[in-house]
Amino acid sequence: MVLLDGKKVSNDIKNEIKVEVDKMKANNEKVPHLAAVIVGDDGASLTYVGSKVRACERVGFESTMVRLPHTTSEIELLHKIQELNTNDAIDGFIIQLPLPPQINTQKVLMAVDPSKDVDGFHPENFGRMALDMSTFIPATPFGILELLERYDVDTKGKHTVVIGRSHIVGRPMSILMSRKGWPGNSTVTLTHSNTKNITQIISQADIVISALGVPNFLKAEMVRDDAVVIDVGITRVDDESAPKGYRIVGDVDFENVSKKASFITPVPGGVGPMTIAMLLKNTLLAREQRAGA
Ligand SMILES: Nc1nc(=O)c2c([nH]1)NC[C@@H]1CN(c3ccc(C(=O)N[C@@H](CCC(=O)O)C(=O)O)cc3)C=[N+]21
Repeated sequence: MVLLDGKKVSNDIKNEIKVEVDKMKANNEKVPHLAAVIVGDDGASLTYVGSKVRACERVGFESTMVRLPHTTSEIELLHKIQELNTNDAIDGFIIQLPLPPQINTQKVLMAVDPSKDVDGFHPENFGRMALDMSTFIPATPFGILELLERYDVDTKGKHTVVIGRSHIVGRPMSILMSRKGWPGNSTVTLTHSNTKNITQIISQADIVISALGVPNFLKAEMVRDDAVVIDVGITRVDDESAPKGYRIVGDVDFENVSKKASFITPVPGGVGPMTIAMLLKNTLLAREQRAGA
């Protein structure tokens, strides 16, 4: 079994990005500037945005955190987005999800200028991805592709089973794994809450990508020998003995599944850190494109 060490690879990527930023600084060029908008004060969301801001500092990016109260109206958020769209100092920005119920997420994501949409959530960018055009690939699927590539995982002709059809992970992942090229060229089955015989389908997978958010969903009996197992689940469970009072658990019963898998991502330290590294990569790309334009 080979551990797909997202913590290590994400550090490698951050170091590579820092080299590029140092070159920009040496040439007196503007460095990438990422903004993150967070509405409300959900603990997990604040933690993630905090990690993104710290990662920016680590590689030498500028960053701005925009905090809005949970009572923010859709119009107010749309105005903030217009401001970020037109602010020339900002190269890319993200709207941290989920948003409070009074705000229509799809409407908000469509208001983001596609050239600053480093999350890759705008329909134009999603469409470009599906058509193999250059674009911002959503950070979590992008991070998974990067892990498969850096560990030289063979995906060609393999049966990839994706569990979960979310717009930010499952759906784009299913498209990316079926694209021409590598990592890709896979035969993909996208499973979800209406899938019949899901355990039977998972048992036929060479590559399993679980983005469900149900702790310990994927058991050793469900996966074939030597399967590649990617765990995108991140659920917080209370644990008084843990320093922060909670633990992060994935969808995969790691202890037992790791005995059968050929490659497997841990949680924490797998896909999560990769998500942050690829957001930085997209932001660097956004800066380079704006500098070239
Ligand atoms: N617009 C938007 N873009 C996102 O990319 C986005 C989002 N909204 N909403 C929420 C999800 C979730 N997400 C994570 C990022 C990093 C870790 C991460 O670094 N996880 C650590 C553990 C961190 C901890 O201790 O909580 C790990 O797995 O090792 C996890 C999850 C980005 N998301």
